[in-house]
Amino acid sequence: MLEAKELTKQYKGLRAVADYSVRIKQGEIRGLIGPNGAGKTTTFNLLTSLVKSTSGTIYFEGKDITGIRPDQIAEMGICRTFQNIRLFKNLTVLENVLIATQINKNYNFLSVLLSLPSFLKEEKRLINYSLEILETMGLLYAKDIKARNLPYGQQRKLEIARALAVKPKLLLLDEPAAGMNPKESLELMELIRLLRGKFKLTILLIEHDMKFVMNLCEQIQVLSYGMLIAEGTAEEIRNNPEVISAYLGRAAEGA
Ligand SMILES: Nc1ncnc2c1ncn2[C@@H]1O[C@H](COP(=O)(O)OP(=O)(O)OP(=O)(O)O)[C@@H](O)[C@H]1O
Repeated sequence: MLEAKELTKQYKGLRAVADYSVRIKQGEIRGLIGPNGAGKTTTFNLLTSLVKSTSGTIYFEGKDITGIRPDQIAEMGICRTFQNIRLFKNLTVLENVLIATQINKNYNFLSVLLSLPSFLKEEKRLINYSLEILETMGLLYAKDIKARNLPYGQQRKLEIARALAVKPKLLLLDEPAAGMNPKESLELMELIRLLRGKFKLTILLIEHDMKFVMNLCEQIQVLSYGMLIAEGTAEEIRNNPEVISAYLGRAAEGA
């Protein structure tokens, strides 16, 4: 589904990501971990074209998508959430999802202007689809609440709901469990498994919560100082001395 070959991002004197490669199969849940500043978010930014790579190639479903615009990436089926929540805080939960569905809209300007039946029908379809997503995410109860009034953990779930509204094939989640309590993050783990089946998703996620990553991801990659230092199952990663020393080294630096 996704293949990146030797992606590199150079910022003046710093290589934020160096020769990152990955191959992700359809339906897989893949984890990307590493100490603070290892290059995880930059990797997401490269894969979604938010940041232009210095070198390297990205293929999605066999097509070379290197350097295409972020909106084209979304239209092709790659969507993401952000580490710092990006919601329309003054809009309701339903409106937040509804706006995200607009990428899949099936009506033209004239039908909107004249409120033609085709527009009204399409609008109803998108509302129903948004409600279905909210129900799956356990957020239906909050559909009329302003996003800013949702508890933090629920705002994170709303971010995922917005990404789902774009009908992604590949979903990139940047620290989905950040700020969640252990019960919430356990529930989120189950929910992500359910979403993969229900929406036929392939998932790549960044997460600092090791229990979350180890339990959820079939394969895990580890970055340190922009370089891929390990790749394997949770068991292999847990016992990899290079991974342990990368984390301990950063801890000793106070990172
Ligand atoms: N726009 C930029 N200009 C210069 N340096 C940058 C820029 N963006 C990121 N960096 C640097 O690139 C490195 C990787 O940053 P990145 O945010 O990708 O790490 P990360 O693994 O996601 O970290 P964290 O776990 O703290 O979110 C860091 O040293 C960071 O300071």
